[in-house]
Amino acid sequence: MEDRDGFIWFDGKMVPWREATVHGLTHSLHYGMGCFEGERAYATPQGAAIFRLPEHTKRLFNSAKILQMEVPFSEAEINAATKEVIRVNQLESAYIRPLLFYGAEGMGLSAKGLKVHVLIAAWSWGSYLGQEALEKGIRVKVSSFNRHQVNIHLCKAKATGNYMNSMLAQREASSCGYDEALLLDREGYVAEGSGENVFMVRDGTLYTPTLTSALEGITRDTIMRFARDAGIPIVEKQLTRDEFYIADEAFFTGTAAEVTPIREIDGRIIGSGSRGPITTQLQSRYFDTVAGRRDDHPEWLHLAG
Ligand SMILES: Cc1[nH+]cc(COP(=O)(O)O)c(CN[C@@H](CCC(=O)O)C(=O)O)c1O
Repeated sequence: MEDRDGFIWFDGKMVPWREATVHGLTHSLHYGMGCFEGERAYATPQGAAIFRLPEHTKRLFNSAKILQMEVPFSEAEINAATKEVIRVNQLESAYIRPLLFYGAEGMGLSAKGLKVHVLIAAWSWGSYLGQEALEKGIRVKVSSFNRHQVNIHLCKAKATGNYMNSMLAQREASSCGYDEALLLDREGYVAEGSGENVFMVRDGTLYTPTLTSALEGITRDTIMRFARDAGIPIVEKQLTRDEFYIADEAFFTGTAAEVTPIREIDGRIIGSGSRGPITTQLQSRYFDTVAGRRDDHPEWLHLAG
């Protein structure tokens, strides 16, 4: 990732990509406290548009508040900088990574005297789990790792340190021949994927776990609005792994994952073993919206140019 042309917005300045570096004693490297966002810009007929940018920036600031990290810029400045990163790098579509982290101003567990640094990078990134996955679906393993207990890691913060749990789960699933992990909460109910929220469909009703230890996904919110618009009943409740096993359909949602069907969980084929009709309907609506092929949510598309 480090050796490429382009620019990264770093602490208020546009910096050549290869020069966007930090010292080895950068506090967040050692202790894992920082927060970030994952956003996407899509090519639309009017140009590159960042999907629900203000909502992502709001969540970044909420994460910082939860972690008591003082952001040295306003939400408006971060939104403007994000658009500038897309323009300066001449990206038609992109994955965008804003990051807040503590610098090398000190060591030890106290944040006293530490400075919050901000960077925003963007690059072309195709479908997170592969193009085929969007059509055919993926194989998922229920992880041996639980999702965080809500007073161990603060789950409404998209905190960097929370993702060690995600990495361990994803790596275990992959080493067992699966594409992604599904994590249960401390009580054993389904929480979310390593980097996604999760849905299932049964008898025409859309189900998703109550958030508790899951991240408040923006894609989750988008899909639930689409389902409401389409008159699909939605139930948010505690869901067990075997409710997913006998579901008619299941899928992940996330900025990186977009809407990825799940065709198998722990060796159980989900429904027909391929992308189901409601998943297809919601996925198509999602891709039509982000690409500007529909005009029912113009407030969600933020042109970079
Ligand atoms: C744990 C988790 N849960 C749910 C979501 C979905 O949230 P939203 O993107 O607002 O719909 C994400 C986003 N995961 C980001 C990071 C992925 C990565 O590999 O890094 C993403 O999708 O960008 C999560 O990381």
